[in-house]
Amino acid sequence: MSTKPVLYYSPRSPPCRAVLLTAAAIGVELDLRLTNLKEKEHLTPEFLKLNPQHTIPVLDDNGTVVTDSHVISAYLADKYSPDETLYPKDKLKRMEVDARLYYDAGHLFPRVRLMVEPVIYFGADNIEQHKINYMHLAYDGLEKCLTNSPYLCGENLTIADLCAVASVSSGAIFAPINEEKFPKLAAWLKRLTQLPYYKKSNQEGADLLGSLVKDLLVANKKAKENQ
Ligand SMILES: N[C@@H](CCC(=O)N[C@@H](CS)C(=O)NCC(=O)O)C(=O)O
Repeated sequence: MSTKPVLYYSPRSPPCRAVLLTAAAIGVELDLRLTNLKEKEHLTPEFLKLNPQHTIPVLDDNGTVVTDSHVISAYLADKYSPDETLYPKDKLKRMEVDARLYYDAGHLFPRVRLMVEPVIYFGADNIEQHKINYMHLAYDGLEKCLTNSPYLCGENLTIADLCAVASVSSGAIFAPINEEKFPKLAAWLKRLTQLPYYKKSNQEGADLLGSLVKDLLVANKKAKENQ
C-alpha cells in the first residue's frame, strides 16, 4: 500500500520551505520528519544512505528517494500536480523554469547561507556589509527577470517562484529589499505572500530563522567579549 511521501526537513531551512510551498500549491500531503542539523541528524549512517550529500530536504516517496529542493519540487509537480502550469511540460517553457531554479540554487540560496551559516555554525557576531551587497546583486537578477510579468516565468506561478521566494524572503530579513531599487521584486514578494498557504509553509519558518540568527548574533558577540 502506498503511503504519504516522507519529507526530511527543518522549517528554518529555505530549501525545505520551498518544498513545503510546492507541496501546498499542489495539494499533496507530506509525512514531515524533523531533521535537526545542530544535532547532526543529517550525518547519521541511516541519513547518509538516503543522501550522501547530507543536505535537507530529502523526499522518500515509497522508496523513490529524491534529493535537492529544486529536483524534489519538479518531481512532486510532475507526479502529483493536477495542472501543468506549475512545472510546464513544454520543453521551452520548462527550460525557462529550470534556468530560474538554477538561479536559486547557484545564486540566491548560496548568498542567504553566506549571511546566516557563519552565525549559526561558527560563532560569527556580525553579517558583513559585503555579504549584504552580494545578496542585493542576486535580487537584481530577479528584478530583471520580472519585466512586466507577475511571476518569474510569465503569467503563471511556477515552482521557480516557490523556490526563489523561500530564499528571497529569508535573505530579506538580513538584506532588506529596497522598493525603489527593486520595485518589481518587492511587488512579486508581496504577491507571493498572498498565497493562502504562504504563511504556514514559508513565513513561520522564515521567522524562526530570523529570530535564531538575531539571537545568535547577540550571544556570539557576548561570548567574544567574555573571551
Ligand atoms: N541545493 C540544496 C541545498 C540544501 C542545503 O544546503 N540544505 C542545508 C540546510 S538549509 C543543509 O542541509 N545543510 C547541511 C549540510 O550542508 O551538511 C537544495 O536545494 O536542497
